[in-house]
Parts: sequence; C-alpha cells; structure tokens
Amino acid sequence: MEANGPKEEDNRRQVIPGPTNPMVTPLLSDLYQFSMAYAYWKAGKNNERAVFDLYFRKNPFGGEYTIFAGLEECIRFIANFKFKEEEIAFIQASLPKTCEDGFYDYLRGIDCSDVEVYAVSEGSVVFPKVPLMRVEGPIAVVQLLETSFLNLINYASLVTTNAARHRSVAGKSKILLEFGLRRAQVVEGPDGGIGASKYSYLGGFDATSNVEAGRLFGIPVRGTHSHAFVSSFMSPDEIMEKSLQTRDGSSTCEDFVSLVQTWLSKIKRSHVLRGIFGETNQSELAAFTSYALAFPNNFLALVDTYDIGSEIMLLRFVMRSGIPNFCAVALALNDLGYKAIGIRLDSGDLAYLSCESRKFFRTIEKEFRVPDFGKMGITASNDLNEETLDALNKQGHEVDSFGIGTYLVTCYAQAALGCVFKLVEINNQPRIKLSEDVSKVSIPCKKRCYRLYGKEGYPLVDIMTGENEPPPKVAERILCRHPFNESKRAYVVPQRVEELLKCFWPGSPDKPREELPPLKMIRSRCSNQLEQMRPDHVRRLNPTPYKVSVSAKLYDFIHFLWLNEAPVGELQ
Ligand SMILES: Nc1ncnc2c1ncn2[C@@H]1O[C@H](COP(=O)(O)OP(=O)(O)OP(=O)(O)O)[C@@H](O)[C@H]1O
Ligand SMILES: O=P(O)(O)OC[C@H]1O[C@H](OP(=O)(O)OP(=O)(O)O)[C@H](O)[C@@H]1O
Ligand SMILES: O=C(O)c1cccnc1
Ligand SMILES: [Mg+2]
Repeated sequence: MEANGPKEEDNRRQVIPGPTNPMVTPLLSDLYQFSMAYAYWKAGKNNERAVFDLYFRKNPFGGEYTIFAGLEECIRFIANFKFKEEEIAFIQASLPKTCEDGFYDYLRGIDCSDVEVYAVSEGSVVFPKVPLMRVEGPIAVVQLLETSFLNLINYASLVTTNAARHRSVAGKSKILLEFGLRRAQVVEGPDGGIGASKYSYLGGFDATSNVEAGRLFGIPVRGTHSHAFVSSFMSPDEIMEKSLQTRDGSSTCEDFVSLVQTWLSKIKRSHVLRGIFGETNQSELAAFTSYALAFPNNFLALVDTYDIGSEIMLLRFVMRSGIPNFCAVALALNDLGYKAIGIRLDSGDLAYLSCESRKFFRTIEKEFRVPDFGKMGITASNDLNEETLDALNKQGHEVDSFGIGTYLVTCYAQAALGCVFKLVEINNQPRIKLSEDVSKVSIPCKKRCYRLYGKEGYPLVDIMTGENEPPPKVAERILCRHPFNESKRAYVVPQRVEELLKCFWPGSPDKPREELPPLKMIRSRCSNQLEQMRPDHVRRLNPTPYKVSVSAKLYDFIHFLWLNEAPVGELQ
C-alpha cells in the first residue's frame, strides 16, 4: 500500500493565491444555492455536517477514460472564500425581502475553514461514478461551493480529455499547437480561451498561440504566419530595406530581394523541377521575402494564400506558387547562413499537400546540395480534429506539427462532461438519491477509493469502500462488485494499491495538506498515467470499459438503503 497521507513537508502556512480569474467569487454560483443556504439557516440546519461527492456518470467523446482537471482552481477558490460587503448586498437584493437579516450576518462570518476536500490528484485518469472530489463541511457552506466547483471542473476536465485524445491519435512524435483562443466560448470559470490553453497543455499539447496563457501558466508560446500579412503585399517593389547581414555578421547582402529572385529562376530552370510550376505569385513572394528580412532566423511561411486549387488542376497553387516561393526565400537565407523553419498549410488536402511539399523539399536538397532541406518543418491547420488526424495517419502524411483550434477548445464532439455534486452523507447518516435510471442512482456514504493494479502493472479496477472499512491489501484477494448489477463481480489480488482521494484542503490551516504541483508536473502525471493504462481501455475504436466497483460491504449497504428508501408500490 502506498503512503498517500498528506506530505511531511510543512506547507501549512503557505498562502494559497486566489483563483486565476478574479470573476471566480462566492457569487459565481446559482441563485438556488443561496436560497437553500437561507432555508438551511432558517431551519437551524446550516451547520449539520454533510459529505458531497463530485463525480461524472459517463466518459466523454465515446471513450472510456477522462482526465481530471481544475482542482487547483477549486482549492484556490475555497482557500480565499469570503463574502465582500457588496456581494452580500447583492444577495440580499436578489433574495425575497422576507429573508431575515441574521442570515446576512451569518454569510459575513463564513469561510471554508471548516470544510475538508479530499480529491484525486489533478491530471489523473479517472472513471465514471468514482468521486473526483469529496467535500465535507457545514451543509450550507458546502452547498454554496457546488456550482463554482462544477464550473471549475467540468470544462477543465472535458478539454483536457479532448487534448489528451488528440495527443493520443497524433502520436508522441508530433508537435501539437493549440490555436483556439479566437474560437473559444467558455472556460476557467468564465474566461474564454485562457483555460482552454491551460488545460490543452495539461492534456498533452506542446504549446499555445495564446500569449496571456503563456504568461500566466508558463506554457510555451508558439506561432506561425498569417494570411493577412501575405495578402497585404502587392509587389516586391514595396520592399524598401533590402539588405541582410549574414548570420555570422561577417558581411552584408545588399539586395536580398534579387538574391531571392535569382534562386527562384534557378529552381524554375532545374531539370527535375521544371514544369511543376511556371510564374509564381509575386505579391506572395514579396511577403515571404519581407518576412524573412524581419525574421531571418525564424522564417516560417503560410503557403496557401494564393491557393485556388480545383479538381481539374493537377496540382494546386500551393505547389505552383507557395512552395517554390518559400524555397527561393529559404535558399537565399541559406546562402547567408540562415536555416528556414518551414511552412504552414491551412487548406486543401493536407495529406497530399504535405507529401508533395516534402518531395519538393527533398528534391531541392539533392538538386542544390543543401543538407537537411528535405527535413523542413511542415505545420498543418484548418478545422483539424481527432477524426481528421486519424484519417491523415491512415492516408500517410508528412506533417510534423498540427495547429488545432475550434474542435479542441469548443469540445465540438461533446458539449459538456456532466459532472454532478451529490449529497452522500449527513450527520453521519448515509444518503442515496434514487432514480428510475440506474446510472443516476448515487452511491451513498462517505467513501474511500482505491485503484488496484495487476501483475502486468496495469490498473485493473477502481474500488470504493465505506470510510471505516480496512483498505485493500497487496496480495490479498478482495471481492469487487459492480455497484448496481448483482451478477457482475470479480475477485482481485492486487499487486499494488493506490488510494485515490488525498487531502487537499484539511479545513484548518494548521493541518498538513497535499501540495498543489506546478502545471508541468500535472501534465506529466497525465501522460504517465495514460501510458500505464491497458491499451484497449484507451483505444479510439470500441474501447473496453474500465471496471469501477464497490466492496461487498458497501454493495450490501447500497441495496439495503435503496430498498429502505424506495416506496413499495400497490397494485389495484
Ligand atoms: N487528407 C485529408 N483527409 C481527411 N480530411 C482532410 C484531409 N485534408 C484536409 N482535411 C480536412 O478537410 C477539411 C477541408 O475543409 P474545407 O473544404 O473547408 O477546406 P478548404 O476548402 O481546403 O480550405 P479553406 O479553409 O481555404 O476553405 C478540413 O476539416 C481539413 O482538416
Ligand atoms: O481551424 P482551427 O482548428 O480553428 O485552427 C485555427 C484557425 O485559425 C486561423 O484561421 P482564421 O481565423 O484565419 O480563419 P479561416 O481559416 O477560417 O480563414 C488558422 O488559419 C486556423 O485555420
Ligand atoms: O500561429 C498561427 O499560425 C495561428 C495562431 C492562431 C490561429 N491560427 C493560426
Ligand atoms: Mg482556417
């Protein structure tokens, strides 16, 4: 059994900063939470000790796994939870006039010092029904946290899972760039693309185009080249400053524009490339040349602005204009000791165009003896998603790096994760929520949760037990039961037992708690845990569901409580 207790090192006095987004306040909640809090208070129930579980019911995107994210923001939120006078005034104005003033004094006095949060570590692979967070405290206070927690967890976990799935289909060797800021609707609570960038990185993307996310979270910031820049040029005559120093500073080329033109003619005349293209677009060439003068060490060009590809043309204009123009500039840079970075393709058949571009680059390498020219970077973008990445893989392509926006950050394939927050115990009395739909029946009791690992090192099953049951032990057989299906059960002899819920907020600042690790560490946890999963649980097509179970004792208790709570019908 791994030691999962709070860390030894003393973080008790460390101040936890507030939420990333200052809009995450105690008012970032639904009105009914305040109505309930008032009613608890009025009934004298507000300090009854309640336990709530935060969990989801179904994995997103047709998959069988989810990545848990958003925990740090929740802890930052409760660590700083305190109503301001103007917030209290707004609640007072929003609730009926009949609400007594004493309630507002009560709100003035509350914080989360009496709340305990146990949670799965952020970045972990998680499964339906198993609590991601167990929140215990005075019922009125915990109820006030429900909506904010769900807001901070739902999208974060969804987009992280989406990013992890894109990473999984793209493969480890590809660079994934998140380009979604302009298309994001939702996030980190209310703040659009910021959270999308943070959690895409957590899920396995390498970098973001979002500069503010880079500043806030230390995510690498990357970008390419835009259409507008290319379209803004009319002709090479616009380039006034034509000189460029060699990379080593030893001399200066006075007319880089002519050097580029010379290279373009050489490419055109080369016997291997002859006939592939005729006249290239001169305004595009001007844009590329000018861009190279601005960034001689970082020359990357968008090569499809003048692409008017159609089925009747054998080759699209990317190959007739963008690529030869790019190569002319890259070869001119090469003369001066600079190495171009590559191209971006943003339309057309990306598999085909990347392969044709690669062929062209290799031909240049051979023809003009420029080492490594054939390895030029190829970035692709344009409405990419899991399916298109998968299709590209099947067709074969030469893309090194994918820029993905809309489908990633809007989670186009699945609108929400559907995390819920359910009462499972009050005043030490377990509670169950019944539903005709078995998948919606809540699992009662304050619970402990474990992941049991098998001989081959893979996780076999997650098991929930009552709080006071002895934990599963390594090499000791334990019966794992499906929570609701009597016939589904299995004995497991774990080789390793990991306790999933750890104390991230012990209530009192004097008690030790788990560290909030840096984003990079959470990101590594995500990729390590995914690598540890049995491959059939994480594959795209018909993945095998991972088993989530309860102990025999908890099973019996659930069903006892169920029968007790469900009214007996009467037939007439
Ligand atoms: N080889 C391929 N296999 C499958 N899908 C592809 C392939 N190449 C590109 N795609 C996808 O096909 C879609 C093409 O979209 P669309 O027809 O709107 O683009 P386009 O006309 O080429 O470009 P533009 O953005 O300039 O309109 C995109 O979603 C793109 O990701
Ligand atoms: O396609 P996504 O996955 O959302 O990736 C981001 C897109 O944003 C840019 O397009 P832009 O805003 O210039 O518009 P356009 O491509 O629709 O012309 C870029 O060229 C990508 O195509
Ligand atoms: O850097 C880019 O190429 C980029 C960034 C955001 C959106 N589209 C493209
Ligand atoms: Mg586009």
